[in-house]
Amino acid sequence: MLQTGTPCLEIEGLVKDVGPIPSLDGRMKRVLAGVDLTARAGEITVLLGVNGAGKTTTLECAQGLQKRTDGVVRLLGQDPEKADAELRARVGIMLQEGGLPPSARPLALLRHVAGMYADPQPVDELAERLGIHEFASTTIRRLSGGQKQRVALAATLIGRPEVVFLDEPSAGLDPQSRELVVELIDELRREGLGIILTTHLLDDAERLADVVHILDRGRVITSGSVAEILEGREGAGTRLTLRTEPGLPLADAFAGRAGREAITVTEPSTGHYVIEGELTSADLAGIAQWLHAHGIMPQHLELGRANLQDVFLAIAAESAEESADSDLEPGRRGSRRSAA
Ligand SMILES: Nc1ncnc2c1ncn2[C@@H]1O[C@H](COP(=O)(O)OP(=O)(O)OP(=O)(O)O)[C@@H](O)[C@H]1O
Repeated sequence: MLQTGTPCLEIEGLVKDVGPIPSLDGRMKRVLAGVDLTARAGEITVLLGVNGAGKTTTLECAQGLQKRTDGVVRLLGQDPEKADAELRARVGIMLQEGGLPPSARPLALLRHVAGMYADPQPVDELAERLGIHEFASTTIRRLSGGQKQRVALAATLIGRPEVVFLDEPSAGLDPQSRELVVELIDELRREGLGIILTTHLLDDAERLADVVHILDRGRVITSGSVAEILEGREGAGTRLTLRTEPGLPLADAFAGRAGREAITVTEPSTGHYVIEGELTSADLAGIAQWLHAHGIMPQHLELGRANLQDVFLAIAAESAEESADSDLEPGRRGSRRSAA
């Protein structure tokens, strides 16, 4: 097992072209345009990005399942495209679709997989842990998506890998199974495994991630711990959200008050207001007085801090806007921030 903090995956300038693509007049499509990232043992590295951002392609190039067009990838210090049996045995891969044989039965399949390793985990213990015993002898084709997901995760872990790749491990799981999977992943980190995962579930990402990389159109545009990413966001700080009648000039509550110029008031959807900045109790009193003076009682009022979901949605909206711009005017792209 690697020492905690040692790089287990290093990616530099990873480029992947696919094609030729008929809709591009037979040209190649660049799906990764220079991805850089490092994942370390004893840490959970999370890749986030909207659909099509390049997360799965990055993972598959890192695993040696897809050949890269350019760049350097070192998995446990070796080029994954030249992986030998010894390297493969140290890596666990859970693919998005699971890749499980439909006619196999979960427990028999796990015993078969365990037989391929010199020192596998005890099958029954792992199956118990993931609640697989409940459907141990049902054929895989008859399992629900969440049940297949748990079998796939068990198969990934059975050989005691040092690095695991998990592509959306909690997708499609009910809340209880999702909790099980989150706890298991957390435990794997404590055991010192290097874990690289993708997810669309941002609260899981926020709970688990040591380092987050946000991908957008084949590039890493933001990296860092969740705290660093939140700090790097313009306007991050306290936020007050309220729901009430639409079109109110709520910014008037701060007008003329010295030092409150940095506070922003937006109405992202009808009647839903977001007030952001380093809000003080005087600001809260100001808003309450303004609402009172106008005879308005909000239906909902909440004080909190921006979270990963807010940052992600803002980045996704920015990206969609830039894509629309670049469709109209090729070559026009805004600069992006990085918290790392
Ligand atoms: N062989 C291929 N031919 C054409 N396009 C491809 C090919 N492989 C990947 N792509 C495109 O590359 C982009 C990145 O795909 P990828 O699956 O890596 O994204 P992702 O971030 O994992 O998305 P999701 O969240 O939907 O799983 C997508 O636009 C996808 O359609």
